[in-house]
Amino acid sequence: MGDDARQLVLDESGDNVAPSHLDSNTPGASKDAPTTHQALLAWVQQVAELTQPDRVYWVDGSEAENKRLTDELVDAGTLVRLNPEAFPNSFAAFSDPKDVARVEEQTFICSEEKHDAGFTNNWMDPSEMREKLNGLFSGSMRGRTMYVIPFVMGHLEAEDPKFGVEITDSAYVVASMRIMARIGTDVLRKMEELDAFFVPALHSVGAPLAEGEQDVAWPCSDDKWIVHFPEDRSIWSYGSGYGGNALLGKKCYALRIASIMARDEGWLAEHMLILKLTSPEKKDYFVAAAFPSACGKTNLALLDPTIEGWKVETLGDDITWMRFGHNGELRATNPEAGLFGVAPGTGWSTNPNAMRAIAKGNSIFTNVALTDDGGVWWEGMTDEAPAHLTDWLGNEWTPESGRPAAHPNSRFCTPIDQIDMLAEEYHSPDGVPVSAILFGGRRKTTVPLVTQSRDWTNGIFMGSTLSSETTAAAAGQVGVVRRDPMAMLPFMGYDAGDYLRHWITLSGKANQETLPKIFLVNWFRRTADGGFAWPGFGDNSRVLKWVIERIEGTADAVETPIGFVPTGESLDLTGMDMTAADVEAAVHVDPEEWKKELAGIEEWYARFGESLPEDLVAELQTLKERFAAA
Ligand SMILES: Nc1nc2c(ncn2[C@@H]2O[C@H](COP(=O)(O)OP(=O)(O)OP(=O)(O)O)[C@@H](O)[C@H]2O)c(=O)[nH]1
Ligand SMILES: O=C([O-])CC(=O)C(=O)O
Ligand SMILES: [Mn+2]
Repeated sequence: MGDDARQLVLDESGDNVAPSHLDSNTPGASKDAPTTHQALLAWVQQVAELTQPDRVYWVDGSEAENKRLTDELVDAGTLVRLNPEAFPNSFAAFSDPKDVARVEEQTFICSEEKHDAGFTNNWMDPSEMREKLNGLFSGSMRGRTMYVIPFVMGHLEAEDPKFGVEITDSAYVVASMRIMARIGTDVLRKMEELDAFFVPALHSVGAPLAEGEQDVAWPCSDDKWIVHFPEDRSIWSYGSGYGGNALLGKKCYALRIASIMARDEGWLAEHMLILKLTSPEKKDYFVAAAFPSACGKTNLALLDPTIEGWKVETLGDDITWMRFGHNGELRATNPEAGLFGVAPGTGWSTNPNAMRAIAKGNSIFTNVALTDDGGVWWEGMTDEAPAHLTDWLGNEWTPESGRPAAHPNSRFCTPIDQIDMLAEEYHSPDGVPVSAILFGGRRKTTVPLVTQSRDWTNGIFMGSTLSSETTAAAAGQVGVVRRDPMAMLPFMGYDAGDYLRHWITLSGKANQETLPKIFLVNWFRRTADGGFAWPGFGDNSRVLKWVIERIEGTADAVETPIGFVPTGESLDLTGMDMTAADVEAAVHVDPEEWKKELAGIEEWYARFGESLPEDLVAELQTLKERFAAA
């Protein structure tokens, strides 16, 4: 089938026209659709019949299409076009105030057997859930356009490309997916060529329009459901337009569904950044790091080192797929094509690389504040706030207002290739060999700045007991300490104990010589006076340097019951006003604090029941013995 087939659903002016089945009520959308992929045709047909959209539109991913869609979104009031001189081809969106983050309480893994979802996931019987969703989606796209977005997570040239098709009734989702993933005609052609399996990912904002009813700028529903069916690897998302709930290639596919594929196929889908570090000796190292949402992945991935001679480049800032290569080394790729970054705290002084990428334009900002000259602003972008803004709720704002101008979970969505420091290896489908894995959380106390695990299994133990204070990235209370294994708590698509066992068995088959070294980090520890014990951001390059020197066997460390921490002198403090004593405080392992921590870990492990791997039970036992002996 030629490329012009697409024209069958467009009239001459490029506007959408209804496919025939919507006129005639007889199944026939397939005859006009621009694909020969039979399973896709059947699914699109089925969804159109269920959701009853006014028209069906196949997304080609072109510039012209994007221009048309963003123009329409501006006319509809969903997007505000920003000042093109400062922010070319960029837009701001403002969500419904009740639709600003992922909704973990409403996120479900509906496996056939409840125990396959595990204790960390919400579960409902799949047939019950299907019935519920069929009810919700029935007619849910009335009055709207149904967009069909073919996409691939990872490289189209990968050995086994991971395809998906998102059907959505939100053009904002189409414009955002175009930034976050590889989408459109090329993907569709490849799917046809391979007659490939694809993850059917169905999304509706859940706000059908009655005849003549005026739309709102951000349609959504109070009733939100983010549902995954592991056995048929499908996704149904209802009621929300927010990133992690609606851009289904991201958390729903590239983590939850992909973690299930990875379990079955022998690889790992992780909530990690990947960076490339080049030493003054011009040796390259690749580091992956898992931190919970809003805990510093994007910032570390785009780090500007404050030490001479070390260079950092980026491969990814949120999701990493890893598999053991032919030589047994762990190789990592980033399946995404864009950044969906937390805006607040991203500024010229903390993250100039992100700021430069954003300044190139082609970005969508959500729930940030608007400046009077058509730009955007958020807390932390500049040291001084502008004298006047329009806040994310559309209200007048001045520095005296006493409330944030941007929502704490406001986001920028920017193409990854706009990052000047993007590593060339980003483009390689084979990925990069990982030398170190960092697990990190946001903890005011207890957890040292950096700790090296004793060995791989001890590192998995660190990952499995990772904890962090909750953030605004998910709806709910902020600042509560919760366990977040490998930063995957909200993203494991199956039983948490099985997930940890998968890490252990998979690596057991790998080349033990080249297994990455595992470290635990905490940029968020506080001192007695309430300030940060470590300045973080660019200075985290000093911790990375120590990590590399530990791998090379050249940096000193002190052994503690939990692992190895830097000596006061072993962290490079050149040019800082920190002392060795400050470092010692930042890495201190306090027995009293750890007594509480051990109790917390025991409580956490108890929740796994039978499914906790034996090796980790043994790790906890050894840790308790080490503290008892200390
Ligand atoms: N104190 C301190 N804050 C940091 C550091 N790195 C990041 N932050 C802050 O943490 C918040 C979130 O950082 P991000 O890098 O966007 O976090 P993320 O893990 O990519 O978040 P998600 O996109 O939700 O997965 C921002 O407000 C940052 O300013 C650090 O080293 N020290
Ligand atoms: O998924 C989202 O909405 C944003 C994100 O990166 C996270 O929460 O980890
Ligand atoms: Mn994230």
